Amino acid sequence: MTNAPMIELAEATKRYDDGPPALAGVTLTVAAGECLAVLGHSGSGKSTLLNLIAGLDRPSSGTVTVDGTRVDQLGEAGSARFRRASIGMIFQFFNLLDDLTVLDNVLVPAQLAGMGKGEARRRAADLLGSLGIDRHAKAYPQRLSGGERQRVAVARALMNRPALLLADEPTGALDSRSAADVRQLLLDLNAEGQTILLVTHDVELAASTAHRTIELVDGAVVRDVEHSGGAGDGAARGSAPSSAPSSAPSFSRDGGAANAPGLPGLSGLPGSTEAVR
Ligand SMILES: Nc1ncnc2c1ncn2[C@@H]1O[C@H](COP(=O)(O)OP(=O)(O)OP(=O)(O)O)[C@@H](O)[C@H]1O
Repeated sequence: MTNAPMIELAEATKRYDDGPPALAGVTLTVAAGECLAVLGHSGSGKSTLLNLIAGLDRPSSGTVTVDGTRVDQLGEAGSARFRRASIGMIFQFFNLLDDLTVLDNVLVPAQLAGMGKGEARRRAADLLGSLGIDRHAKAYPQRLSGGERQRVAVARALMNRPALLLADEPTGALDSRSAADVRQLLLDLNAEGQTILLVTHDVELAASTAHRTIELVDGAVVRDVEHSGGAGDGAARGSAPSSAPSSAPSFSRDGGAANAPGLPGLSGLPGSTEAVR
């Protein structure tokens, strides 16, 4: 049985003005359970792609379907609802609310989604526990290290059990140890069935976290490489569940399993099969 795709773009183009398009006719399918990395230099269209998938922006032409919803057809309220229900996002600079405690930050998406208080608190406690940051529940984000803050952001992103986790340079502001920790977290999440789209400049992060990497140049997909990086190598493409795991995920803390190759060029990723488009 084949999984329904989690993300489908068909000839998606985004123009902001009269210049060349920020995204140029991108056709892309991402299976449920897959971890896809999107690489590209600054200005290549990565954020534009992310914004279209999250329904934060609409394509000028083409279609964008995520978890069975045509997000390009949603209005503002519909797209906000869709994000609350189906998308979790983490960012380079965490985007936590500094005047809320860790626990209250994690509870925000549940409150917006109208989850019952008891259920929300149980879910938050589970997530903070599995992410190893429960002792910081009452602290304010500024007291935490970068790696701990990113864990809080991950907990917040997972609160509503999103079908899709979007990670925008999630290790970009972290030292190498915390970055390895967050990379392991993404691997563990993906191993539990979470579909992840990871936007990064970092070839090594892409290689060690994802099963597949696409590269954007001037808004077009110029490479699409499957490789032996991410969790459960290959398993996610055929047999992962079509929605997010329903319980709080369990994470290994030792950061050991990441299969980090040196710093290969994209076509040199281990086990890669490359389709140049
Ligand atoms: N709101 C906007 N209005 C006009 N042009 C935009 C807008 N957003 C992005 N662009 C242009 O679209 C192109 C792609 O930008 P985008 O932000 O998607 O690239 P990126 O790969 O995410 O870059 P970075 O890695 O620096 O974040 C760039 O030429 C950028 O200047």
